[in-house]
Amino acid sequence: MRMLLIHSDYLEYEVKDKALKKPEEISEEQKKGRLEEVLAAFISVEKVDEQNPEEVVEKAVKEIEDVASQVKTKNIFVYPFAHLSSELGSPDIALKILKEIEEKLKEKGYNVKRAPFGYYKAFKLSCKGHPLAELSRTIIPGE
Ligand SMILES: Nc1ncnc2c1ncn2[C@@H]1O[C@H](COS(=O)(=O)NC(=O)[C@@H](N)CO)[C@@H](O)[C@H]1O
Repeated sequence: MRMLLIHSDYLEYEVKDKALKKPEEISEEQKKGRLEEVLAAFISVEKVDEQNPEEVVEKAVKEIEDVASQVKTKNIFVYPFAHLSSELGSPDIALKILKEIEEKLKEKGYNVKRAPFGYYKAFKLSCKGHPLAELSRTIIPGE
């Protein structure tokens, strides 16, 4: 898994078109979303993650919690992003992993939104620009 973590004044998105034949089913309300004072986690799920999805979810949640506590925010945007890797995992497993990351963060008391999976989306982001505002993490099961 590859993660780009951006601490932002806000992140907002708007769903445009389908990027997959069968994208995630979403409600009208989910077609747009915005969070303020947010840690945006742009996530590419990779083929290697399919060896142990549970471990990858656990490690991703830990990394996100670690950065969120350093930048002092409880607002997290889980954003599916297919452009951080050339070894993408299957959409079905990727969606499952992203949903589990969302759920575990919510269980831990974070205010979490997850951008819809399988769509082209317009988005706006306002990176804060401090030294910890742009970070990346690579998660490999078994390592
Ligand atoms: N492995 C993945 N990790 C994260 N998001 C993914 C993954 N696979 C698919 N997606 C989601 O599905 C969307 C399209 O994925 S994609 O790999 O870019 N595929 C396409 O763009 C297709 N139009 C051609 O393959 C992405 O924008 C993202 O929302």
